[in-house]
Amino acid sequence: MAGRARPAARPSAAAADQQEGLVVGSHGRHCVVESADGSRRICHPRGKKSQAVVGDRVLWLASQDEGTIERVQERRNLFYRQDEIRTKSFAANLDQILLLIAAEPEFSEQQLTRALIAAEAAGIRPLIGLNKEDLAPAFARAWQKLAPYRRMGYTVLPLALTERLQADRDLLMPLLQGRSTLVLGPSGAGKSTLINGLVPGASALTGEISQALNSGRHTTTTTTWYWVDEARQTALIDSPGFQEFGLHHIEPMQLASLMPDLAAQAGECKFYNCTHLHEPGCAVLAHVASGDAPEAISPQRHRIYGELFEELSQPRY
Ligand SMILES: Nc1nc2c(ncn2[C@@H]2O[C@H](COP(=O)(O)OP(=O)(O)OP(=O)(O)O)[C@@H](O)[C@H]2O)c(=O)[nH]1
Ligand SMILES: [Zn+2]
Repeated sequence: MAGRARPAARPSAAAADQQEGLVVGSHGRHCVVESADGSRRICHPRGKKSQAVVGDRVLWLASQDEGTIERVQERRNLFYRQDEIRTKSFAANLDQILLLIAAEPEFSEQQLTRALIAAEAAGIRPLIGLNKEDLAPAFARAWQKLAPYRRMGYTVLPLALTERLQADRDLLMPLLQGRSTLVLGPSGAGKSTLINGLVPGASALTGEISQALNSGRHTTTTTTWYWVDEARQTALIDSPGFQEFGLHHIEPMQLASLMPDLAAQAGECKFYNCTHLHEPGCAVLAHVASGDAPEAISPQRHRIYGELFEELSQPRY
């Protein structure tokens, strides 16, 4: 800001010693924090307030060879899921989410839709990668199943990570460059193949972080941040948890606005508080149709909408 500066308040000794860092790994309440010079150390939260997640910018204070997190800086966004009981954070300050699914094992359209809705709710751009193009008949079926998603504007990338890694990297890198991307997907879709292919030494790094956080015990970290480039501009974040994607932070009446194909029609319904399930004059219901019409809402999408609406309408405890 221009103008006359107010004399800065003298920072307390502790505040002066605080350093900035990025949370690159987390397990339970403990995290690994990376400093600007690339060095990493384990940090513990101070009290309940400073609960940090991967992707958080934090102020931390050294205490012997570990540290305490003094403050979590304001987040640009937070991607999380919520079941009846608890909230589970994936990561903060994301630029986009890459949902990696595959021709085989067959993906669940409901799981995909849940993740897309959560991304829309957090204001984070989702990309879809469909892996295993070499498994031709299964891939063709899966590609067709994704037609409604392409139609509603999502980018769907055909991949074959074990067959043509270099070409897939060339396809992905322009989309990933300079951004932090959370990679999510069901087991077996190729998440490890993707991360190991794009981040040399990723598996060794994961081992190091897990070991540091668990003092050698055999558990993996919940979420890990990887730099793709040496300049540390492009990041992939690996996180489990695609399978149980609770959306309890979303109101049922908000759902349609988070599903682009439904949202495109919802403004035209006769009743402003239309649930798009049974009302007369519902523009969403009027567009439910199989086929490739540009504004068609696929029957499966509408069915999933109905199931989620019902689920989110259950009384909460
Ligand atoms: N045919 C084919 N197989 C692939 C391709 N990409 C990955 N796979 C195989 O699919 C299997 C699962 O790949 P992973 O990378 O381990 O999948 P993941 O998503 O990390 O799975 P989890 O470790 O269970 O979470 C492995 O046997 C891979 O070799 C591909 O493009 N084509
Ligand atoms: Zn309606």
